[in-house]
Amino acid sequence: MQQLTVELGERSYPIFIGSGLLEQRELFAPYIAGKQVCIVTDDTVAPLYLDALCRTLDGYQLSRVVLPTGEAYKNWTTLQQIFDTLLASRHDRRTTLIALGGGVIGDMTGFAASCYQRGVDFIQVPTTLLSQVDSSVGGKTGINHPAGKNMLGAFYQPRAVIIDTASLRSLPPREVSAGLAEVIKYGLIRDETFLDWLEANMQELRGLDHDLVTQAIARSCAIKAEVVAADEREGGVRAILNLGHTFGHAIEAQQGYGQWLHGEAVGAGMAMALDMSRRLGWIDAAACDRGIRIIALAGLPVRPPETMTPQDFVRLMAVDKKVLDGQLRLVLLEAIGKAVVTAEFDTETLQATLAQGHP
Ligand SMILES: NC(=O)c1ccc[n+]([C@@H]2O[C@H](COP(=O)([O-])OP(=O)(O)OC[C@H]3O[C@@H](n4cnc5c(N)ncnc54)[C@H](O)[C@@H]3O)[C@@H](O)[C@H]2O)c1
Ligand SMILES: O=C(O)C(=O)C[C@@H](O)[C@H](O)[C@H](O)COP(=O)(O)O
Ligand SMILES: [Zn+2]
Repeated sequence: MQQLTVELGERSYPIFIGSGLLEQRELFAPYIAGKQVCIVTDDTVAPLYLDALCRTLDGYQLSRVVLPTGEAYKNWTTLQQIFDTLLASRHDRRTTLIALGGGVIGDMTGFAASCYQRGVDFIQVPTTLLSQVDSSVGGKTGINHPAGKNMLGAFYQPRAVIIDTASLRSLPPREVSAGLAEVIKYGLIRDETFLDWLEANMQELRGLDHDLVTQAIARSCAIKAEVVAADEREGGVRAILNLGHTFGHAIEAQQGYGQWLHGEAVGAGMAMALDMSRRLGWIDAAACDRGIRIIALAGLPVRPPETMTPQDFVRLMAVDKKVLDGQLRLVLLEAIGKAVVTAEFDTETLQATLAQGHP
């Protein structure tokens, strides 16, 4: 087992990474303050791992919330089901929520924990590659609004992140590729050597080679932990974790949440960020083409949907959380491995990038 720490003073917490951790009661116990635990999961993950986790936590007063699966349910109505169960089962302020599932479950459970009785503890048990490398770490929680992704939420850190790599065995290939989008993101924004390694091992990673995937998770979590520790609430550098997301979130909202997976939209969005960085002369054509090739190698789209117009992008990107005083800011690349958050681009260049996918 490997252990990392997200260094946030009194809110610091561990990330445990290893196979079979779902069964290790001693990893959970120190982070559960009271007797009451509420496990939140979805109806795809429940038949796979809920019983195992309940056995691990035998002896606690357990409630279970099984939500409908998917991005389309990351909303107020579904969130309400968590509060309904907590109240019906008389959960008090010493309750611990456990998010067992992918990023949708993690984001919603964290948000519920931030609100319930003004805040209770929660633990992340991520079961998709995407949630193991990204969403379970860093404390961004929330839900979608029809007008924009993750528009309602809170920064609220978990007490611990317990990553059982064995849970990836049941993950469909499309979800593996979606997770690899965020892994590639870390290489593009922070670590060219890691990107080289990803390129060399992409087929094995897509095949879920256990040792290589564990290495990819550990390096991804280390980069994320470092960035979050430097800027927990995204006043500055944390925004680099949003590479490709301004374009990607617009794609998710325009297509209808769940049509394009988050990782797929981020894949196409990162290709657009690479394209725009090249058009601005910040990276050369070879670097741009290489970045796009690696995204494609992971089985991800590298172009926006043909049905999406530049006007659709402009409308949806206007609500991006990085917009300040009406000014759009984007994460672009100065070099492979070096991202910047910038408003220093001209409208013509942006339009040229937005028009790429539109025949
Ligand atoms: N908070 C953050 O920092 C952050 C970071 C990245 C993404 N996100 C959010 O995370 C979400 C995407 O997360 P995701 O890709 O995990 O999607 P997801 O939670 O929808 O899970 C993807 C699919 O995999 C299934 N699944 C989960 N674990 C499984 C397993 N072990 N075996 C088989 N099937 C399994 C789920 O039921 C679902 O159908 C988006 O809402 C995105 O906005 C948040
Ligand atoms: O942790 C972060 O910070 C990120 O930006 C990680 C992203 O991968 C993630 O998709 C996040 O939810 C996007 O945040 P948002 O603030 O743009 O909604
Ligand atoms: Zn993301």
